[in-house]
Amino acid sequence: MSKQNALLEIDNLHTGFNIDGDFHHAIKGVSFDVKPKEVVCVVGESGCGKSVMSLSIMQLLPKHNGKIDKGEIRFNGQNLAELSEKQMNGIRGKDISMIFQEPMTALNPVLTIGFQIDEVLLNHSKTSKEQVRKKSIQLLKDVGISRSEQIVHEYPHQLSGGMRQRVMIAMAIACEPALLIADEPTTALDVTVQAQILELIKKIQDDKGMAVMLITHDLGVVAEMADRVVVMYAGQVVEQSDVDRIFHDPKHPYTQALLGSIPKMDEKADELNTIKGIVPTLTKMPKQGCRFVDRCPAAMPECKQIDPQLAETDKGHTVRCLLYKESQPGEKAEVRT
Ligand SMILES: Nc1ncnc2c1ncn2[C@@H]1O[C@H](COP(=O)(O)OP(=O)(O)OP(=O)(O)O)[C@@H](O)[C@H]1O
Repeated sequence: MSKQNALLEIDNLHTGFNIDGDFHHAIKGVSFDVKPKEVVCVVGESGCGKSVMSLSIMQLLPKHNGKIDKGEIRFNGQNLAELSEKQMNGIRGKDISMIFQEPMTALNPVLTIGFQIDEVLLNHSKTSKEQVRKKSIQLLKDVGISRSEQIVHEYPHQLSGGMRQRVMIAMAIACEPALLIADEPTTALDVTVQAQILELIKKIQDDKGMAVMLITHDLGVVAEMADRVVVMYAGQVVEQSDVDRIFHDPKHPYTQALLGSIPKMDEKADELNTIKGIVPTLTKMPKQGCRFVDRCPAAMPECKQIDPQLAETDKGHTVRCLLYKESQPGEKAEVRT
């Protein structure tokens, strides 16, 4: 059933891959939503399932071994998993757009920048080629590319990484989508360009009233951009709240550890805190109990046996950890003593 006000609703999503004849879940029971005009940051270390989730939303999982086997992804109330490829093509780029970490892999190296932006516009409208080219040039100007009349005739390799990411953003916003999914959009860029690209995404989000789902492992980016934060660990949501509470009152030991690993100004390089261990791979995922148990400083014996469920510790703040007693719907979770 569709919730009021949600643009995107991910409901009990299970996505997995066939690996050596067995099916392993990379996403196991993920639920959260994105409201119109909201910036939701999905955060977690490498291997937590952030990209698999965005590929699930876009219905772009590798066909040979990946599939959604349970749950729903509703966009404006419509379950995307039930749509045909043709229907999904009508939504991708028009209603939901995506920008990737490395624009070079998303841009076609043998086609000019102008041709590639024109294509997006032509796919979703019946305007003339001349009008489309005018719009492409304007879009490049909107994303801060001043020589846009020349750039339309150039190829991706002739541009810097930052410029290529601006081109990707121009393509993504060409049809004014209601939702932009940005998967680590600044990771491949140097720090100054990162800041400019984030500022640009924020400005466009404000100007166009677009919702953004921003995937990142960088909590600095989260602090800068997010209204709400979804913390993922090993294919599950472990904590979800508004950005202030995530930074000032983190509940889950994993969120606390992520925050603790942000370098501080007065810290020496050899004192940097890192989270010991790594995210388990799909074939090594614990069969029961908490998936963070082996790395958790607060682990208790029962954490290996009991699967923690999401508990609401405060309105709109949910945590998946046995430290917080499960609550009944509408009741606040208690901290276990
Ligand atoms: N095509 C695939 N076949 C098998 N396993 C896969 C495939 N794609 C992803 N996985 C596995 O799914 C898990 C989640 O991967 P995912 O790429 O979503 O992580 P992530 O959080 O986005 O990490 P990163 O920030 O490094 O991209 C990982 O264990 C990964 O190895």
